[in-house]
Amino acid sequence: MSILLSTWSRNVQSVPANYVFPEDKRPGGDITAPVINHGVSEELMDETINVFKDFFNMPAEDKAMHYSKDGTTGFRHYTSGLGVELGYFGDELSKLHELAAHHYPPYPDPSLLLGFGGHTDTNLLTLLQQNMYGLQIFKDGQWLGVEPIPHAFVINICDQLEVISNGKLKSARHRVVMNTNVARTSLATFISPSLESIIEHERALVSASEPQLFKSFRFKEYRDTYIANLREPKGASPAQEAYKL
Ligand SMILES: O=C(O)CCC(=O)C(=O)O
Ligand SMILES: [Fe+2]
Repeated sequence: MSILLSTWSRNVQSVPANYVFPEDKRPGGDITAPVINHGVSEELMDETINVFKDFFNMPAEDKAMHYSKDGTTGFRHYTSGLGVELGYFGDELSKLHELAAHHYPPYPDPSLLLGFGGHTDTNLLTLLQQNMYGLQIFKDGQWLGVEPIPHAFVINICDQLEVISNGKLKSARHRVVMNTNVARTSLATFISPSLESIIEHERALVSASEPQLFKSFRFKEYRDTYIANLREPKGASPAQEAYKL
């Protein structure tokens, strides 16, 4: 059985010093939202976090039993909104399902670092479950907090949906800020096309007045471009920039 979870952080009790950004890259002061008076009872939050902890302590085989066989339900909304047929995003376009669990310990001065720097997701759609404040999205020139709603998923539109919709849906730029006193756990389920899928705009969404915005590409190629740009990101979504017409 392959190792499904990263183990490097098992013995890490606090944020390593080298996570603090150099001065010119720091997110700055006013980024933490209050984590009190948010209406979620402590009991419920404790129960929720314990479910996550129990889940990740389970053997991989047992965890696999909880995965849904149909990860495409969320696409119903987008197919009707875009005027494409139900099932358009089925099969190859949503074949790959990956789960990432993130744990963000508290940090005394959240203005010095970020839990996760600003980025867009390379996949098609992300389903995010968060137990605590920390997620922010970039909208109209500013970072806005996304307050957690218990048992709700935050659905992020990602790069491939922007390409397929020919820019009608925008890939959500987001980041994670740290909290002063509380740790945060989040679960992100990434729904992606199969690596060999050819990604291109839906033809009905391109016209003389709405020209094609992106070249077509193989999804694997896109991922490779993304990985190659990780160290020196240029632009808001470096991989997407590479395929702009
Ligand atoms: O922890 C979060 O809320 C977001 C994580 C994230 O953006 C990602 O895994 O791509
Ligand atoms: Fe993300």
